[in-house]
Amino acid sequence: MKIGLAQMDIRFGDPESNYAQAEKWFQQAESEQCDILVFPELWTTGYDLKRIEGIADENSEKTIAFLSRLAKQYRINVIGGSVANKTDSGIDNRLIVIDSKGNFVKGYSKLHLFKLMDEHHYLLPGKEDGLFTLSGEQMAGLICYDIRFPEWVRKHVLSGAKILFVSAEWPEQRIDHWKVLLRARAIENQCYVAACNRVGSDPDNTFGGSSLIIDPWGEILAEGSLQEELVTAAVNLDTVDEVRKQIPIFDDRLPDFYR
Ligand SMILES: NC(=O)CCC(=O)C(=O)O
Repeated sequence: MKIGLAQMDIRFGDPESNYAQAEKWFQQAESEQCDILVFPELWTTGYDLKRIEGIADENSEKTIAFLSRLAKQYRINVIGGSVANKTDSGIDNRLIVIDSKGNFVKGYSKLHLFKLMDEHHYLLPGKEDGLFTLSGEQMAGLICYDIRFPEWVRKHVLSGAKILFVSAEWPEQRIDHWKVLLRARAIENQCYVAACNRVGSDPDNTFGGSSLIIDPWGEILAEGSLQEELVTAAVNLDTVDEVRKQIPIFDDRLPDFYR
């Protein structure tokens, strides 16, 4: 299974331009024979939270239709990053999963809102987990700040996820945290982590790229630069079972002591 991370720059508050540049990532992913293409967090709007009410996608309908068409055309599964999702109760930050036949598989709204970037003033937290199944394999989607919450990540792995997909807009100034946290999540959960960050700047932040694909032993299989690029690596889910056999942490856990 080959994963491609679309480490893109995002035009601030300009969904039309961002939709217009999306197809080139599908073309590149197809030419590199990727099975799964991942987009970053809020890839249609960026963090234009002051204007989010006007540019959010009503029930993510436009994004789902757009990604379904391209997923089917290019026969590729898509972790459609996240988008600003407008519902009757407000706006949340929603990751969208579409399979290679164009079927909607899962929506996951970011659980932990990041106050340092004002999310709590504009967005609602999610209410459900990020688990889903693609090609018969259990996986999970998480969004950016979520990776700082190992309990939340663990819950997904205990429910069977063998790959964690992360969509992010992670600023350059904390990029060391990004790398350490992602490797730690892979090592402690003995699973793959495929994490797509953006590059470029918005009026408040410069983003750090360094999208990562990490194996269950914590080895970095692919790492992005600070430029736009498709970051790719092949993963083999048998490795998850092999690593868990070598150091059987899931047999050795003592959850009664963790309460
Ligand atoms: N978009 C985000 O959730 C950013 C999280 C972040 O930068 C962090 O340090 O955590």
